[in-house]
Amino acid sequence: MSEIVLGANQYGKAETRVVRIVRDTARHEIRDLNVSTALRGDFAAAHTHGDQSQVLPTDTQKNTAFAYAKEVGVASPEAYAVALGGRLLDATPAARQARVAVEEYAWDRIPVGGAGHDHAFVRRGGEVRTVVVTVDGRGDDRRVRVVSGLQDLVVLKTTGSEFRGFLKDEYTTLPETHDRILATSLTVRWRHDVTTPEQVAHLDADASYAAVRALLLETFATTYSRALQETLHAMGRAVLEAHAGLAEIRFSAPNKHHFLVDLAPFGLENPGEVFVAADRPYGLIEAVVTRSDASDAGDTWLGTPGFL
Ligand SMILES: O=c1[nH]c(=O)c2[nH]c(=O)[nH]c2[nH]1
Repeated sequence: MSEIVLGANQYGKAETRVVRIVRDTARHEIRDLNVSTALRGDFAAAHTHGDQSQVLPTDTQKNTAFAYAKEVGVASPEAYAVALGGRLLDATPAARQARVAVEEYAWDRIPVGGAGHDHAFVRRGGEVRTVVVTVDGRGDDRRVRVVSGLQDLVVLKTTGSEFRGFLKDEYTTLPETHDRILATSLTVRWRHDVTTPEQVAHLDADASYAAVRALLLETFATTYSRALQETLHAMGRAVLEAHAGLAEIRFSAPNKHHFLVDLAPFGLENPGEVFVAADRPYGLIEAVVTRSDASDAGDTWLGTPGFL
């Protein structure tokens, strides 16, 4: 008679979003990791008898990932992963092997005045340039409207951001913060002040796009933020002040929360160095910045999701 037997198994914590900031000097460094750990070995009793005595909880594995980001640091994802895997194996007698997989998201310093900013970063890759036009009328009555934009431009600053003084009620638990990570994935669209195909033909759209993008980044980097709302307004204002040919600009910006990890239970201080990057829920901040005498937008925004 055949028997039913336990086959291959492993267990661990997947996709712990560890963000490590080095802030010993004014020029901060960031390592942004997605860490998955797994233990392999003799965990048969856990499966067949519900015996947890040899099981190092996945919650502990996650805590170790954060604690090691502080204690060992992240000189490289390789060095960090080897240290973490070694620790998990040592802490678990029944384990024969630890597997640690790390994905790293690359951040570049935002260029400001020819140099990279000390604490403001833009995530490499993934960003998309967008264009929406509407065309109305026939023959000499032809009218066009042009909206340029970008989406998924992910930016982050490791200091120079606070959120405090907000309205509180009996459901408010958020602590006030004088120094937090501010991060968002920007979707931005701006409408050119053009109405005819001839005007569009004279537009250097590529140069305009590059200049607006650079100004958005530079303003994000150099403006102290009391809220994402204020930062969006500052970016919109800077763009409209510098580009007379633009009528309005619209933002949709998820607040990509980074929460300070409590390392006190492990006897470690965490002065703004180790964060967990949360993906949901997120604040969603949206705003239109326009000229008071902007040309009529007509139906231009109709059918563009995510915009007011
Ligand atoms: O920049 C922010 N704006 C908010 O409206 C808000 N609300 C919140 O909980 N955190 C933040 N951060």
